[in-house]
Amino acid sequence: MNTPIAIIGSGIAGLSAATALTAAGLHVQLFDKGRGSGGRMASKRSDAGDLDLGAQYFTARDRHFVEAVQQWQANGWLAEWKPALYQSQGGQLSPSPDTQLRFVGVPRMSALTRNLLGELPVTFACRITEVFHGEQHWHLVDADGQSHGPFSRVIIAIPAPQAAALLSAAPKLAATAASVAMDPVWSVALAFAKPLATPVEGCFVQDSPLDWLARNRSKPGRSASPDTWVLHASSAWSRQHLDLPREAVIEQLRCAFAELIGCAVPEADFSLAHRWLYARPAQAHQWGALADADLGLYACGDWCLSGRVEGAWLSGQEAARRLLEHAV
Ligand SMILES: Cc1cc2nc3c(=O)[nH]c(=O)nc-3n(C[C@H](O)[C@H](O)[C@H](O)COP(=O)(O)OP(=O)(O)OC[C@H]3O[C@@H](n4cnc5c(N)ncnc54)[C@H](O)[C@@H]3O)c2cc1C
Ligand SMILES: NC(=O)C1=CC=CN([C@@H]2O[C@H](COP(=O)(O)OP(=O)(O)OC[C@H]3O[C@@H](n4cnc5c(N)ncnc54)[C@H](OP(=O)(O)O)[C@@H]3O)[C@@H](O)[C@H]2O)C1
Repeated sequence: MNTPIAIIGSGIAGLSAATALTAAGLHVQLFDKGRGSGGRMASKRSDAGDLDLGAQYFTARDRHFVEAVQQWQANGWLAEWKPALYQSQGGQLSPSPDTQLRFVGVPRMSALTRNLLGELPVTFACRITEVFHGEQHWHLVDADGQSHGPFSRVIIAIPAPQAAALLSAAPKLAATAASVAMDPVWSVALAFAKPLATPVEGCFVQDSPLDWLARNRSKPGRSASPDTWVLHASSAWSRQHLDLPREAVIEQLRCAFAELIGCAVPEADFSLAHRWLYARPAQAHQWGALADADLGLYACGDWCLSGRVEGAWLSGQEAARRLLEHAV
């Protein structure tokens, strides 16, 4: 077991597997096509400050995840977010407080995955395009044609449609991953130098192109100025407007926001749009993780469970557990 284990994807699922395997004394090598870790929990640095364009917050219901969250909170990587919650239905905005605990990375969402990554070996800006087994070991090939390896085992921790393409060595796993539909989401950030005159800090939206909006400065550790908002379009709207130019997406979602928020919304001083092609699985599954233990090939990610941060972390734990179970 001196030969390292390759983990493709440094989102929360890949990092969950990596930390569990490292804790068990194994060596891992992570690969990510992005410039940093976090995947859909990444935060974007912008002229309006750090923006959480993907995951907005997360909840913890599973006992093991609750324990991990408590530890991360004690480390100062997370804090509870207690927004003034609203809902908008049929154009009617109303307060919608609840008692649910919600967590965010501090000072930005990506703090959690950056801290989990720590000093683990990772190669960024490296899109893996092929995973194959040689005579004895696994090898990876990246988009530049460069080979990486040897590896004793491979864990693929990326969205299902992308995972399917890398799982050809295990056709059953590839077919399972290929059966998972994932929905897109357009995410827009708007920043206003003068704060908007509304008490809303988070809002679940129905009957609109939007399905969620959040006020960045209400999250712990964020800067108060400018007044930055993150708007998420519904998956239905996002699918219908998948190829709309960014400027048009910003304008249409800004208008939807102005219609529901109940106060004057001037032109934004800063705006950006990001398209998440594989934002969330269309439905939840109960697979935990996919494994061909004899081959030494594993797949994990939010799509194996709940389609949320918690599901992704649990799936990474399950992939590591199954690998360790077979390794002993
Ligand atoms: C807009 C949006 C809002 C969300 N809101 C919430 C929320 O409020 N609460 C919640 O719990 N969840 C939310 N989610 C879902 C949550 O973000 C995901 O469930 C979770 O982050 C998925 O983690 P993952 O590790 O499975 O996948 P990812 O985070 O997608 O990580 C996969 C990683 O693999 C890399 N990768 C992909 N292909 C390759 C390749 N070929 N080679 C190398 N690297 C590759 C990617 O760059 C990425 O870093 C949201 C998601 C989105 C998009
Ligand atoms: N946009 C994306 O791509 C997403 C991908 C994956 C998850 N997404 C959203 O993440 C949120 C996390 O879900 P969960 O951890 O279960 O959080 P909850 O806060 O419990 O929300 C679940 C769900 O319940 C409704 N809801 C919860 N609290 C309230 C409230 N106070 N008032 C009104 N409604 C509430 C809400 O569902 P609706 O269908 O009513 O909008 C929440 O979505 C979660 O927001 C996922 O959508 C995004």
